[in-house]
Amino acid sequence: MNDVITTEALAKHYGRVHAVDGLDLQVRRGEIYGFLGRNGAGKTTTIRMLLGLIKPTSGTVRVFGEPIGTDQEWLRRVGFLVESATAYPNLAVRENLELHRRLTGAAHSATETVIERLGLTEYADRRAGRLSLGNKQRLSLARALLHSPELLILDEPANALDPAGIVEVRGLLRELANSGVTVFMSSHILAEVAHLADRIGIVHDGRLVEEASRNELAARARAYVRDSFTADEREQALLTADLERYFLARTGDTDPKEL
Ligand SMILES: Nc1ncnc2c1ncn2[C@@H]1O[C@H](COP(=O)(O)OP(=O)(O)OP(=O)(O)O)[C@@H](O)[C@H]1O
Repeated sequence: MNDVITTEALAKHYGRVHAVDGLDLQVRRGEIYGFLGRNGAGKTTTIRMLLGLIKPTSGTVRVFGEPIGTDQEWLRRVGFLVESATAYPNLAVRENLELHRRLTGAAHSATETVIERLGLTEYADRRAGRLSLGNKQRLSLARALLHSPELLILDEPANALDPAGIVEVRGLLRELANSGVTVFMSSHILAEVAHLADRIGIVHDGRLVEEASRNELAARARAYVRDSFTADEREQALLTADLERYFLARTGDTDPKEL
């Protein structure tokens, strides 16, 4: 059993709104799966069902090969970040993490390790409520990672991060995947998953409309753009990417080649 997440005909209906509408997903061990869709496509609703926070209208969810049920043991093996960053605003970064460490029974050293890993060292004693949005997001990611989960379920992990932060988080997720952690991440921005995900599933109106490896999807996209856009339009798109690289080169020490 190599699938870490499997859903079959998964659906969630809110009256007439079919937020998720017959979703078959297989996320393999050790891969980074990019779950890509526009606003309202059904990403968060899917993630809520994967975590057992809401009940499907129909269909099944299996995590680590087992249906998610009343036994919450499997949740210990999962790290998650759902919607916007959350933390106790009046507790310091370190205190927030320490609390989570105790709750999850993670090793003593885990708090300092994630503080360093997420670049939060200089903010460790600052109250979470006073952090910038980007650092709040780092704190949420730190909390998701603290107990060394085997599976990370991340809803829009790059939210609020600046381009340099996105590159850093991307490096971190790649490192984790290389060490065997499975990552399921949602996004509405292709660029965010295009350089990172091993496989990409495109969700629209609660259904999977396309699923492919990154290379396959890139090849399909190139063929589509070549056939459907003028040379000028293609040049405009390249200009945006070049400007982003130039911006990174001028404003920090992130290597624009990592983009
Ligand atoms: N509790 C709810 N009651 C009614 N409709 C809901 C509820 N939750 C989600 N929806 C609807 O289901 C659809 C999918 O929402 P969902 O939040 O899963 O999308 P999303 O892909 O995560 O979008 P976003 O990127 O904007 O967060 C939307 O039309 C949304 O309005």
